[in-house]
Amino acid sequence: MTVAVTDIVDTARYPLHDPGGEGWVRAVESVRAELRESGCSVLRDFVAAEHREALRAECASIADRAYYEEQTVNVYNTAPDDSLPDWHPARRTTLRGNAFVAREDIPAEHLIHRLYTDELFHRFLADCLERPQIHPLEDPLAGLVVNIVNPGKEHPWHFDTNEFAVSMLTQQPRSGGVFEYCPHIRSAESENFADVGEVITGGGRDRVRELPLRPGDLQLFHGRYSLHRVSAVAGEVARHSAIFAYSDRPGVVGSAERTRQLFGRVTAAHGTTARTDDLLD
Ligand SMILES: O=C(O)CCC(=O)C(=O)O
Ligand SMILES: [Fe+2]
Repeated sequence: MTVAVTDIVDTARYPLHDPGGEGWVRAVESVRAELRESGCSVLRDFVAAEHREALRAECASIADRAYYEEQTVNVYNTAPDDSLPDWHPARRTTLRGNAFVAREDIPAEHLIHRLYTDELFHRFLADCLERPQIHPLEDPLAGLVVNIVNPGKEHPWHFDTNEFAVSMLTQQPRSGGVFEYCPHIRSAESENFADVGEVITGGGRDRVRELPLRPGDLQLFHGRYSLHRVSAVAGEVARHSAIFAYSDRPGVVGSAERTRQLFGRVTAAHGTTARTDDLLD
């Protein structure tokens, strides 16, 4: 039997079933205030306690479907550019050791998939993010992913391409694997290379916040302006998190090049640029 989304979510705290109601408005106001202050808001225990083990087990059962290929990246995910001066943060590269399970490999009945497509969930998120509407991506791979950080691996410092990120820890490592972020270290007007460079070389710890997360917590985050990472996972248990990607526009699909980097493949939805050869057809 499929469980309704309003049964998965702790609706006593987050009344998804009552858009615009008193509890809804209270929850939304508190998220908005936190996003303004720090670019990050955690909706603690968003998934009701009785569903948290299923949430963990479902994602763990598909973790081996992730695409593993360690890549050398910089914080901006830009191509190497030797013409930049030595001090420039874009010159510093690290190994990105996390791996993503693609949306098409996540069964439709899994809790995270049901949340991802749910209209009340969309409406609630849009309200929290102060947007008229948000839309799931039309991308069969990048729309919803499980981010796997195995023991000994890390998801290094970076900025996101999207202005906002919605994610949920589903499995907690025994130690390490901490989400760390620097609230609004840059803005649309200012890159602030000096501070970014300091943090990615291990300094500037006074700017860094560590975020304790538990499975079932929902996180809203302004990843385009707040530098962030998942520190190296220690112990035997991998860190798993679901990442729900939305856009202000309907119909968004990632570029073929970026898709291939992240998933090792593309689909028909990624268009004709998906070819790997230079033949006419
Ligand atoms: O897994 C997480 O909690 C963070 C993931 C992340 O920063 C990303 O995928 O851009
Ligand atoms: Fe990110």
